[in-house]
Amino acid sequence: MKHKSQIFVALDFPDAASAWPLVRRLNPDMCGLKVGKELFTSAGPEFVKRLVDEGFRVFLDLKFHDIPNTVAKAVRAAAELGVWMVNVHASGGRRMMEAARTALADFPEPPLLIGVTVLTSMTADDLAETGIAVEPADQVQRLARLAAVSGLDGVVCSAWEAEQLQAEFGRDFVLVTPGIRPLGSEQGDQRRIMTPEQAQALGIQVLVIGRPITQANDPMAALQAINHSLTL
Ligand SMILES: O=c1ccn([C@@H]2O[C@H](COP(=O)(O)O)[C@@H](O)[C@H]2O)c(=O)[nH]1
Repeated sequence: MKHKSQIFVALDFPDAASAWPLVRRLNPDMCGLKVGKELFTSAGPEFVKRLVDEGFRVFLDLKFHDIPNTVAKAVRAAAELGVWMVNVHASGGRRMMEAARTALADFPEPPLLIGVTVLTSMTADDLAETGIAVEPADQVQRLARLAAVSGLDGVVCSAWEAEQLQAEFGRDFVLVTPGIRPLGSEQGDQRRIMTPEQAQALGIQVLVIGRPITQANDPMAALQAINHSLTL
């Protein structure tokens, strides 16, 4: 990918007014921006459009998971906002993902369509409680296969699964990895984590980082330090 930073800052803020002070200090070369459920629910599509208009690559992280018709229409609505990437839960199944793919067919520059595999907050025990008694890596692989045959551009996974996915799907299959934690930052609710430098060394295309930047005493300095560490 030709963009300057692989970092996508997760704008997990309660509303637009809380997010803007940081956004105003950023520029599109420093990072992409991820809008998730909290901010989208309060700030809505207008906020997303504003970020797009300011030239940011926007990852709309709403993890759609519904019947095929509903997901297809939601994905189209996301594409109409001009976002760079949108995602659906791969566990929604092949017909759901194919419907999402088809829904983007007539966009000249569709957003990347990405399937969420196993959330980076989950362990084998968490999976087992949902009735899936396998290691996260195995479930990630299974869902990534389904995403690939459904025509998706890549998956959300943890950096720990990157090597096995690259070996099977090649480097054009986009890997998006949250659970990125610079050394010394708090793990919080994340479980399958890796540092930005280790993730970059694996050739992962998109590194999603939220709290280690947004909750830092100086978010700009935190982002700059990570970007700098990735250019060394
Ligand atoms: O498996 C997943 C999928 C999405 N996320 C999202 O990424 C960010 C991570 O934020 P941090 O503060 O760096 O933990 C957050 O918006 C999640 O909703 C994820 O963490 N894991």
